Amino acid sequence: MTREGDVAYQHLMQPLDLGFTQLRNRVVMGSMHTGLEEEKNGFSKLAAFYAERAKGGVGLIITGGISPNFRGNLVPFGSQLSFGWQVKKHIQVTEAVHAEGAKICLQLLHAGRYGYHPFNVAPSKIKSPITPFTPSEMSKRQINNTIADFAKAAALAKKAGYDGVEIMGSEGYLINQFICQRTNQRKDDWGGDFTNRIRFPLETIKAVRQRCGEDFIIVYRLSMLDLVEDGNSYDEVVELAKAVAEAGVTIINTGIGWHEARIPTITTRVPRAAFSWITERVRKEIDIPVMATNRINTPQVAEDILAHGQADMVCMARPFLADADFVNKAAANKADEINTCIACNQACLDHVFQKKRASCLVNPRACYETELNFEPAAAPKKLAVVGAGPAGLAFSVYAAQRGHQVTLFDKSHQIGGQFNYAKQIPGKEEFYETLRYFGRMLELHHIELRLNSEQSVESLQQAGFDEVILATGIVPRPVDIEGIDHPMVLSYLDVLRDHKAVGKNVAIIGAGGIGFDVAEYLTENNSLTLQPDAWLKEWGVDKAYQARGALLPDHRPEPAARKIYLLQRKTTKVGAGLGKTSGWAHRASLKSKGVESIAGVQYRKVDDHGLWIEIGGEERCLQVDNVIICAGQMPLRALQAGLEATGVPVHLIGGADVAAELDAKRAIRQGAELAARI
Ligand SMILES: Cc1cc2nc3c(=O)[nH]c(=O)nc-3n(C[C@H](O)[C@H](O)[C@H](O)COP(=O)(O)O)c2cc1C
Ligand code: SF4
Repeated sequence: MTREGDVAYQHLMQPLDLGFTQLRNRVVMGSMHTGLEEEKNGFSKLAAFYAERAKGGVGLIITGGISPNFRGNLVPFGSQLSFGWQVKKHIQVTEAVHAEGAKICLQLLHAGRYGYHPFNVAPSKIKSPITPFTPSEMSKRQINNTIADFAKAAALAKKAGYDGVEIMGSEGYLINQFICQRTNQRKDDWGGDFTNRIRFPLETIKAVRQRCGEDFIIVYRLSMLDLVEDGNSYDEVVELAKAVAEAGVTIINTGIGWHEARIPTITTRVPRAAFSWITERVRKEIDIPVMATNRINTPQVAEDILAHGQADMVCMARPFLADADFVNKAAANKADEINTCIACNQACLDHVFQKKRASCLVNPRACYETELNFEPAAAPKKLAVVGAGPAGLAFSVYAAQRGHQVTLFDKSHQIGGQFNYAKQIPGKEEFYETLRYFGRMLELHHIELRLNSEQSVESLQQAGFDEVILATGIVPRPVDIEGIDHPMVLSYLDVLRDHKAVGKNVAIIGAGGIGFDVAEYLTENNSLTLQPDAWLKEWGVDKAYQARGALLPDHRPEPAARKIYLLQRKTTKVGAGLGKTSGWAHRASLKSKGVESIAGVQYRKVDDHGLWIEIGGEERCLQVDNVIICAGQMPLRALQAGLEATGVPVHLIGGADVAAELDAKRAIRQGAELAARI
């Protein structure tokens, strides 16, 4: 712990001398492709995005992946650096970052067989399980040209003012595809034994070094855990690390898991710093600086990694979407003011996968730095906010930041609304951080918080507010099934809020986000979030690293003590509406615990035998002790009509506006956007 009078997070804040250049601290903003790279005039927005992070104190920024040639694009016509005329837009970024005292490296990423287009190429003609396009096998000429393209792109990056490049060698992209037998079955000099398979990354590094000279940072992102069958062995990882250092790399960054791996590596369920042990092991084998990555989201977690000698630098990606000022706040010993990344992926990776601009659930300004701003209000107003859930909290903080006088009411004894239920779900404990952050912001912006305070039209009218913001949230939607009043029937609030006893056999009606959360809650007796080793074991990661790819052979997860049926009316795949980048992990987690998901269910009745359902015309009784209703919500707008009748302007935000599903991302953004214009 940092004590008063100490230099806050002294390991983290220590400069790093690379010989030809110095980094002002050990904090690196990890690579994130935001989608701005492909937008019209996106680079000026990108410059503002990176400049804010540089101003916020980060030592080194690594840009999102940019392809060195056309075939290496992740998506058709993705962002590429191959020609002199493309340099100009990058100069905006490097100048903006340098003006704020940080260094910046451009990431060079060739997608190989992950390219989501018919022009993709790979060492061998083997389709990836996550793309529909079979790659064509690279000819020797194509291989040599691709190496030259990497070198040319690096030279253009140098010309644009970048301090270096990161060569993306992990996560299953082209370079990784050369290194592993799984994807490289060539019989020529570029395949076969390990020496041949690592020829491509080594030649690429040497070409970049030769073209860009000695005073240029080359980071190599090295896959330390492939987490796929036929991935590298530990000895091969070490051999590769030594070889890339020898070939001219300045810093090694950690890469964890191919994208096709079936083990989550960045979702909220992954414990903090769950993979720093492998960085520590590899670091002992080499002499150049090494960065730890993945799920490092607070200054203390980062500091501990450095203090325990697990890495020389800490690379955090999403935490810089959540808070641009992460480093300055840590340095000023104000970690409690940091807006913490909760690893939900909902507004960042999920957006990128939907070809939308990345942002952040807890910080809707991320990637909207030039568009969403909270300028001082021309005429400050006296505002009432009713409901201290995510929408009400976000509105209050941003409106107060603009100078409005805000009173925030909630009838409960605590802030947070539905977040208070979410934070109890195993793996969603990070929601505590969001509530800690908002709580601190309420204090900092002198927002009058009135808890245990039920408001009426009259009370609000008498207080003389200029405008009222209703963020009153939702109530669970009742369902119309015979026997719904049976004592075995509970709502999700009975379970998550009131902690009512639940039996050994359970049917959950509704398989949306809440149905999944309740299932997770009921399959766990305690949370694994803070126990990385238990989590690694649960998912079959071999920490001893005796097997290739670090996968435990014949891994069988333990089923849960409860029998749970997760049911939905719709005939689509259960959980189809969950986030693109984390839904599969939720489904896999529940399946491994024996949860039975059933789609296309007609609910008939509840009686002493259990829940009667019909599937495909066949009637069946699920003999359960409890039926838990997670079948959606209805908006709570009781005050709206009465207030409007008084003539006071009323705004609905969050669940009170649209309650189709509990959607914190939408709620927070809506609160922020209203605050920016009110
Ligand atoms: C929106 C988004 C885009 C990303 N794009 C890249 C990328 O272009 N190249 C890359 O190496 N990693 C990329 N990543 C992965 C991050 O660099 C990082 O490994 C991952 O987010 C885990 O670290 P974190 O927990 O600190 O976020 C991306 C992550 C996000 C959230
Ligand atoms: S959207 Fe979620 S995961 Fe992504 S940066 Fe924000 S809090 Fe982190």
